Formats: sequence, structure tokens, C-alpha cells
Amino acid sequence: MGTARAAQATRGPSVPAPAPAPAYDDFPFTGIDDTGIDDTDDTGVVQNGKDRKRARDMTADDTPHAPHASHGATPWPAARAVAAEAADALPAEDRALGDALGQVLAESLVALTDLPSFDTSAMDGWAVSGPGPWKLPPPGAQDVLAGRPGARPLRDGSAVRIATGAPVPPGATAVLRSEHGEVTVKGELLAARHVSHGQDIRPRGGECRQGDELVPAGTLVTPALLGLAAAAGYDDLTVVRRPRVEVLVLGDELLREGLPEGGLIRDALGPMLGPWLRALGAEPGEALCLGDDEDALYEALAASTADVVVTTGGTASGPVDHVHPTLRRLGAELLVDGVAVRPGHPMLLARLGPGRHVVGLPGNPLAAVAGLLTLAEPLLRGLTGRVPGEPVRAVLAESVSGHPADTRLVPVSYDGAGRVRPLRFHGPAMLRGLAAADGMAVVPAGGAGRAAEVQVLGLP
Ligand SMILES: Nc1nc2c(c(=O)[nH]1)N[C@H]1C(S)=C(S)[C@@H](COP(=O)(O)OP(=O)(O)OC[C@H]3O[C@@H](n4cnc5c(N)ncnc54)[C@H](O)[C@@H]3O)O[C@H]1N2
Ligand code: MOO
Repeated sequence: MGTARAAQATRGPSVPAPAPAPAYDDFPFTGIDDTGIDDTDDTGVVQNGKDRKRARDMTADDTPHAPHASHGATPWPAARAVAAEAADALPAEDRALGDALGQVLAESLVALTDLPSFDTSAMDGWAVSGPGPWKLPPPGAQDVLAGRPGARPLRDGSAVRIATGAPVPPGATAVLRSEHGEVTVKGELLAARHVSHGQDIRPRGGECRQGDELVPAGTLVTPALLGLAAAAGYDDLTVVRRPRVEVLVLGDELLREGLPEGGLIRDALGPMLGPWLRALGAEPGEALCLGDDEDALYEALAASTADVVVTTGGTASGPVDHVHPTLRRLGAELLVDGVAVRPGHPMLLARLGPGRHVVGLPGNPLAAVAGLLTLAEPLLRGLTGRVPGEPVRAVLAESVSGHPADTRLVPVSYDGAGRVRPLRFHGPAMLRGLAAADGMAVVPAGGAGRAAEVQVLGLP
């Protein structure tokens, strides 16, 4: 707070007074949010035309109202690269199929069996041998059903009723679908159309042979992969261990339940970070609320055995912002200390010791999400062994103003035509836009015009 106000104060009286202009973070409900970017109305609506011109005027460096530049901050792409390189994948572990979702295969998935493991009927009908008409077994004879092996061999010219999924009897040459066959009064089976050799029989090994590589190591375990692994004979999978993450929520002003009152507000980050970190492949513990207690923070960080500690709040330089001094006290190595991105510029990444990292997220909720996407996501990608996908890019349905020096992350949603549209309520303290968003657009310094292509970070 205060930079723009301080600049105003140094203005001499001979300088013509500009129209009263908003200072850096005075405008929770007006056109300026604390990113220092004026593209919103009081509800956070992105504006055009003369409002945009006003935005340009207000963000020009020679005005008294220039926003903070992130001096000494790491450029956004470089910060992501540092976080991605900070840690190698954790060791492998065996997990039951039901527990392995979202982890990465540490070994390739090799078929433990042929699939199908026997010649299988693809339809309900009759297994037939040779050309028709076919003789049927006497009424009351056993049908061939799924899960019942050991059907008797079929002789040429005979048929037997069979169910989908049942093992085809030896000697069968095809399966005739029930809707394509007719039983005569003499008890013979006739085909209503030509039956080709092998029709509606799934041959053993048609999908894979035992020993075939089905999926390479490094693949993310999805629900579909779990199904394939089960079909191929697996009870458990060898996967990269999930990183254990502790979440420390800082701030004396935070309530864990009920309505905000008396200057206290609800903790919006504890409930959000656990599920989000899990979606990124981590094993988060219950968020711990530490208030603004410097010693409690020191002790929690010193005692932590987690692979990653995520803190929220306390990253700036206010009187109770204890993250930097505590990391200094612990002798931590700061890998990233501030990022040229809005919101979220005070975010940090530190190494407490070998294999022990701290991600410091700013307290403003949308700024915390920016920190999560900028630092925690690539760090966890490295630890979990997840391979980065191709960056998603999309065309902007309308222009988005930019910070003069820093990257901006803006909640966007896809319109029907595959373009992305910036959303209202995107101030650093707001989650309303994000909750309606499909992603966060990466807007370069200076902004991006309508129809420009931008990177879009996905959300869980
Ligand atoms: N002199 C300056 N002051 C600030 C700057 C700056 O550059 N110079 N940057 C501002 C920006 S931008 C941000 S972001 C914040 C970051 O501050 P902290 O990480 O120290 O966060 P706090 O001060 O603890 O909290 C900021 C804000 O967020 C609210 N908050 C905190 N935790 C939660 C939570 N779990 N759930 C909901 N809301 C939370 C908190 O009450 C504050 O309103 O610093 C600015 N200041
Ligand atoms: O505006 Mo701050 O950038 O909320 O991180």
C-alpha cells in the first residue's frame, strides 16, 4: 500500500492537479484492483474504449499512479522453470489399484495375460460350426454362458446357444446373433443372412499378448488406465510416491467456520488447497492454522518431514509477515523470491534442506492461486514424475489490459467458439471469477488484444 499515495504527496502544488485518481490498492470496489491494473468496473467487469484509455494513462510509468513494478522479481516463465527443475521424481511404491489414481507409473504396464484370454463370443446367439443349417442340442441342454468354461466341442453342422462373453466351444467357426437366426419346427437353426468365418468371435490375444507393453512408464494413472490394468491382470501398480505436503495457514484474522464478523474473515485457502494439491498429485495433510505466531511457524517448518510445505499469507513485509524472517532463521535457500506476475508477486520458493521445499503463497486468495499455478504446480510435477503436456493456447474473445512490466494471470472461460473470455470479479482478493473459470489466461506485460493467442493454465 502507499506507493501511489506517496507519489501524490511529493507532487508540487504548481503541477496541475489531475482528476482524483485511485491509488494502488485503495479500490476494492472501484476500477482499480490491487494488481495496479485498471480494467474493471466495481464488479470486476473488464472494460473497453475510454475506460481502457484511462487504464493506459493510469499505468503509464510517468504518472504518479504507476503501479509497483516487481523489482528484482523473477520473470514468470523463469520462475516456473526454476520450480520445475527444483526436484526429481520421488521413489516408486506399490499401490493397490483403488489407491493409485492420479499417480504416475514408475514402470511400464506389461500385459500379464493375453487379452482376451480365450476366444470369446461377442454376441448373444448361437456358436455354429461350419455352414448351416445347424443341428441344435435337445431342449433343456446346457447353454454356453459367460464365466462357465469347459463347453463341449462342436461338431461340423451343429450349433449351441451362447451368451456374450462366454468362451467359444472348440470347433465353433462363428457366432450367429440371436436376431439373425431362426429355429425351424424341426428344431434346426437357419441363418437369415450370410455368416462369415470367425464372425462375432473375439479371438484370444486380439487386444494384446502376454508380455506386450500396454502403456509406458511415466503415464498418469487415470480411471481408464485402472480398468486396463485390472483387465490385464494387475492387483497393484508400481507408481511414483505422492509428495507429502503440509499446508500452514497464517493469519490471526482467519475463522474456520461461521460468518465473518468483527474484522475477522473466513479462511478461504485451507478448504481450497487440500483438494487442489491432491489433484496435482500430492498427498496433503489437514491444513494447520497457525495465526500470526512467528515461533509456531518456525517450529512447524523446523519439525516438518513433508516433501513440501505450503504456507499461505505472511509473504509481504508487513509487521506480522513472518515467512521471510523465519526462512532466514532456518537457513533456507530462496530459489525464487518474488515473481513478476499479477496477482501473486510476493510468492516464493525455498529449499529447507535436501528434498524439503517450501512454497510461500501470498494471502490474497487469487494471488495464492497464482502462486499455486506458478510454483507449486511445476514443483509437484517434478516430484510426482508427471510429464508436462503441450501448453494449451486459446484466442482471446476480447482484449485484456496488461501490467506494464509483469505477466498477468486472468480467470477466463471458454465461449461456444473455443475462444476464452476474461471474467468479472478477478481482483486478487476475489475467488468469484475463478470459481466460474475454465482456466487462467497468461497475459503478457502490456496486455493482449482481441483475437491474440494466449496460454491458458488449466484448473482442476
Ligand atoms: N507495502 C506493500 N504491501 C503489500 C504489497 C506490496 O507490494 N507492498 N503487496 C500486496 C500484495 S499484492 C499481496 S498479495 C499481499 C501479500 O501479503 P501476504 O502474503 O503477506 O498476505 P497477508 O498480508 O497475510 O494477507 C493478505 C490479504 O489476504 C487475506 N488472507 C490471508 N490469508 C487468507 C486466507 N487463508 N483466506 C482468505 N483471505 C486471506 C488477508 O486477510 C489480507 O487481506 O500483500 C499486499 N501488501
Ligand atoms: O495483488 Mo497481490 O499481487 O494480490 O499478489
